[in-house]
Amino acid sequence: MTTAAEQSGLLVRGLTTTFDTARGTAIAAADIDLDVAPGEVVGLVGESGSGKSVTLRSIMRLVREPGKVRGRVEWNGRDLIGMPAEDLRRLRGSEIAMIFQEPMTALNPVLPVGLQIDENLKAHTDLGRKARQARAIELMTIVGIPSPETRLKEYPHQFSGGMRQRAMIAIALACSPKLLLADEPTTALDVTIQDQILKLLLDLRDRLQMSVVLVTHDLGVVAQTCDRMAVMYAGRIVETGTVPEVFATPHHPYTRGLLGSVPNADAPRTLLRSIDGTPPNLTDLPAGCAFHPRCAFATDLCRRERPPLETFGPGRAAACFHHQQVARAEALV
Ligand SMILES: Nc1ncnc2c1ncn2[C@@H]1O[C@H](COP(=O)(O)OP(=O)(O)OP(=O)(O)O)[C@@H](O)[C@H]1O
Ligand code: NI
Repeated sequence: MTTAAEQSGLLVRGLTTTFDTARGTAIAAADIDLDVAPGEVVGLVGESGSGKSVTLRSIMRLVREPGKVRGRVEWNGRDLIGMPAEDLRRLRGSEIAMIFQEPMTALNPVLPVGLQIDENLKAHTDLGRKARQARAIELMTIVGIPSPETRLKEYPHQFSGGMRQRAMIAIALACSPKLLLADEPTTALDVTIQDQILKLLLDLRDRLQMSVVLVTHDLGVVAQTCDRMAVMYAGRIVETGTVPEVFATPHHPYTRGLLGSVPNADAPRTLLRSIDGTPPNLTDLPAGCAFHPRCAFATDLCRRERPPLETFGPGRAAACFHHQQVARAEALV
């Protein structure tokens, strides 16, 4: 039994999100287990459509109809799934913040950026007007927006893409969150800005003991930023482990494919490799292991039965019947 006192950080168990569509039920996130300790950064990777954003949105209870979410999500021992909507709203934007993939969807187009920061500060802190303004300027400075005094008065459309992303991050971080769910926070930004923002995240992680779930396509970002990683395929986590361990010895053929035959954690910007074949249709998954049609290691067993996520070391797990063989195998290409 875990008690609230023992369990600090984020705990996700059996999180499953389905969408009823005309073509059947799509299982976008299936039986997700995830732990993020205070001060820990966990990377979530996988190809487009593997369920990364749905997982983040499900944790925050931001999935809309026709989506259905089941499972357990606890933050510092508090149940986020069962909690009254009003309590959850209070947690969002105070203890918990989210950075979305597309900044425009998170920014209010009719309010100046400074006012949006101010509203968050007003809602979630006891700061007076002067102190809030000082804090807003400080946040704009931290995320690297020049002339913050002037820019606070401007609207989102007056910001360039990169500045908008920074503004969204300033708004998200306006309340010193303890948990940050970041969905590709630096995608589409140039490398210098990416590095600054990632540095800021790590800085806040250190200062606030903030827990972070970071969705990214960029292995360089994972290598530089994350402590642990979880690899998703067709809505499921298929491998987890510390970043050095997964990079050095991937145990799932899909992870192996993503990392490439010679994973190089030192390469500053290495995008996930695209692997042969296409991801399965979520309303009509292959029998057995969803990855088997694309897998060089597949056997009859894989075509028949779905491999469970098997723990094989501290914090290490893989959903593959042949993971020991995969880990030992020579490079395929
Ligand atoms: N509102 C919805 N209705 C039906 N299906 C949905 C809905 N939202 C998401 N899905 C399904 O969930 C799957 C996972 O989507 P998700 O956005 O989580 O992928 P992702 O891993 O974040 O991909 P990307 O890297 O492109 O952002 C999609 O393939 C889609 O089929
Ligand atoms: Ni996404």
